[in-house]
Formats: sequence, structure tokens, C-alpha cells
Amino acid sequence: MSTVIRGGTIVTADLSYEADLLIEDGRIAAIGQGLVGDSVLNASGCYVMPGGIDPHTHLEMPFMGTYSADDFESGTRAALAGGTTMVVDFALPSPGQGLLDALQMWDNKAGRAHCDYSYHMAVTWWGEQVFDEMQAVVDRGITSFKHFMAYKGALMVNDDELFASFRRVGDLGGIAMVHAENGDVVAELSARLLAEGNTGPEAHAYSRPPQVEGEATNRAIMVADMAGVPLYVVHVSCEDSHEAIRRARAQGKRVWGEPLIQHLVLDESEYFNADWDHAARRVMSPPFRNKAHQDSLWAGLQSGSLSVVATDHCAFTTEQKRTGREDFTKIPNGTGGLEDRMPVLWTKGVGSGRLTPNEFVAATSTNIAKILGMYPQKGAVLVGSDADLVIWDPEAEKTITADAQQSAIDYNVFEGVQVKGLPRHVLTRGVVAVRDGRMLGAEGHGRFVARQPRGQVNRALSQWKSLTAPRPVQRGGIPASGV
Ligand SMILES: NC(=O)NCCC(=O)O
Ligand SMILES: [Zn+2]
Repeated sequence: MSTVIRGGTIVTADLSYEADLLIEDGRIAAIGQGLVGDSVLNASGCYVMPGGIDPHTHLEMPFMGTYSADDFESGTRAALAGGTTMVVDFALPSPGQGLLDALQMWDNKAGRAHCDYSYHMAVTWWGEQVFDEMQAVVDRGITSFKHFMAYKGALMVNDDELFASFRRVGDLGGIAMVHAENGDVVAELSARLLAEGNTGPEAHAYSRPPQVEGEATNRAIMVADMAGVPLYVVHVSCEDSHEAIRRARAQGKRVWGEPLIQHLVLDESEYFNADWDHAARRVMSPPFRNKAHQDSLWAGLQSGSLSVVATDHCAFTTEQKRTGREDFTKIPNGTGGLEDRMPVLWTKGVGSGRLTPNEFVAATSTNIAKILGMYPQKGAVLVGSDADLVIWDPEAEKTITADAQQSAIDYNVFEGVQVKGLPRHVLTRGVVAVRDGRMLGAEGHGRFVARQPRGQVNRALSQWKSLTAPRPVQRGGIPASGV
């Protein structure tokens, strides 16, 4: 069965033009005028864009004594409903567990995915087994390794482990990733706040001021530079961290920053809401910031110092959040956003004139496909690319409500937000998963996407590093003493 997408405007990261698309065997077979196929999707008045790629999700993840509530089934269904056709989830070994063991667990969970997926591997401890298994992980097409600089006593790695792991990632031609918050300072501030009687969700924000993120981001950048590895900083929430990334990039360092749609749109006032549930539902790390930090993130997307918009989708029900009723440090950290990332970014970004449609495609799809080594299979509208596509209706509107969402949780942090710009049709490798705005779904259709190590940036960086590597000074003989 072939499909033609007819009458739309193709919008990629660098071009907008009117053309039809022919899809055969899950791939784009032709782009042009007057194409013919077995079935037709009407794209008139719409933009035909690469489906979104969300590079930061935590589906059915064991965390803080529970599991995140959306699994690969509901999570990828939510993704498709919002125009995202691929997720990259974090395989998370518990400290002491092998990487291949964790990978097996993630493979077991991912079989129900509606759309394609890949993994990053988290490095939550360090030892010979981790060092050795990293090669096998890269051989399976998982080329990005995440390090938590926060969550002391649980997932956090120390600087010696960070440096050792970064060097190994660099040698394997991969990308180092960091959750950049100073976990020692967070632990100290949290203990002090609790002792002073600050037990509510607002104390989560007090315990993680922007400086803890700025310090850790600077540290990670310097460690990555010494290790000779490209660095990707997840959930950049504030100017302090953005400034470090901006400066590093201006110095020629290979660093990318990823703001979340939540941080771009929601601010710290959420934590001061009189309703405990309202505030706790928004507890995530890093926390929401003030308007000045939000302006910094938008400016980063506009100027190119920040590259990708993600969600860090890690959804917990109200019941799960209530574990922290007496103690904010026990509130499971995380918020949802998979279904809302594209419509909210379009509305607040393109709809306000902060972003062009092409910049929207770059930030939601193409840039991350390039960074993670899967372009142009993903993130592109080119002959031969996977037909992961969103037919975007810029005039369609809705108000976001939990009642109408795909996610398994009982609330939505964007509740009540009006969006203009929604998917009319969504295709995952040529299969229509959303038609005329209605979810059809395709449970189990999703496939693992293996990625290539040693991308262009890695190769350029290793060439530069070997040219500038420390070498012994060639000297003549040392004169014999006393002669
Ligand atoms: N971000 C968050 O609060 N939860 C998910 C785990 C993480 O990325 O830190
Ligand atoms: Zn994180």
C-alpha cells in the first residue's frame, strides 16, 4: 500500500515549499507534484513536517520508590497524539546493576511502543563491569550516556567517576549527557530546609536554586573538555546553566543544551499555589524558574545557543506525589508533557513570532536526529527517510485538559492552556496513527532505532584533540653535572 500526502507545504529545518509526498514501505519514496498512490491524505492548509523526536523520556522507570506511571504503551500513544513520532528513553541500571541487564529490562518494556524509540544509557555507578559493557552498548547502537550529578546517595556519580566515564564515552565515539545539578549542595540545602520546618513542595524549589545548576553545568563542560567528549546538557532551566553553555560554544567547545517545554512556559509561581496537590504535581528537577530565566531559554532557542526542546516526560499520579505529604524530598520528581510539547511550543513559539516554523522543526526533530546520529533516517523529509511525519494544521485549536489526554495520569501541568496548531494526521513509518485528529494507535508497531557512533562532531573533536595532545618536549642531552 502506498500513500500520498497531497496539497500541503513541506516544512523542514531549512526549507518551506509546496509539494506532495509519496510513501512506500514505510519510507518517503518521492517528493513532487501530481504524485499518485493507493490512498490519499489531505494536507491542504497544513504543514508537512518531520515527526517530533523527544529525546528525553522516562517511561515505566523505577524511581524514588515507585515507577513512573506512563509506560511505553501510554507514553508513545501520548507522543503520537501530539505529533511526536519517536522517543529516546533512558535505560537506567540501579547502582551495581550491569548495563546489559538494564538494557534487557528496557527491551522487555518497549515491545508495546506505538512509535519508534531508542535509548540512552545511564551511568549510575562506576567499575570495570560498566567500563567493559559500554562497548557492547555502543555496538547495539546506543551511543549516548547520561550521568546524574544530582540525587546524592542514589543515582549521583562523583567527579572521578564522571571523568572516567566521559573519557570512555569519548574513546567509544559517543556523547556524554548530564543532569547538571550539584547534588551535594541540594542534599545539604534540603536537610536544612526540613530542619527549619519547610516541608512543602515550595521547598523543592528553594533546595535547587539556579546556582546549583550553573555550577554543575560549568563543571560538566570543563570535565568533558578535558576528557575530549561532546556534551549534551539535559533540561537546561535557567540563565546560569544557559550562560555556561553559551560561553562554551563561543569558545568552540562541543556542547548542546536542551530546555524543556515545561521550563519555557511554566514558572516558579506554581510552587506557591495554596493547593498542595497542585504544587506537588509540578515538582521536578530542576524546578520551574522565574520569567527572566524563561526569557533566557527562549533567547537561546532563537540564537542557536540552545538546540533541542524536550519534555523529560516522567509522569506520576497525584497518589504517587502524595508520598511526600510530610516531606518534600519524598515527592517523586517529574512531570508529563509528551502530548503537549509540539502544540505548546508551536503556540508559544511560532504563534508569538519567537520562532520560525523551520526553527520549530529544527528544535523538535532535526537537531536531535543529527546530534544522536540518526539523521536523515529520522528528522528529515527526504527521499529514503522513514515516513515519520506530522501533517500540522496551524489553524486547529484546543484547550489542554487531563480529561482528553492519552497519558495515564490524572492531571496535566498544562491544564487550561489554549493551543493553536495541532496535528491533523500523524504517520509512524508510513502507518497512520492519527487521522483527522483522531487517535488510531498502533500498539507494538514501534521499533528500536540503532544509532551510529563516531559522528562528524566526534571525528572532528578527536582530530583536534590528537593535534593538541600533550607531547614530551624534544631536547638535546642534559649536560652531565659538575663537568
Ligand atoms: N526531572 C525529573 O524531575 N525527573 C526525572 C528524572 C530526571 O531526569 O531527573
Ligand atoms: Zn534529570
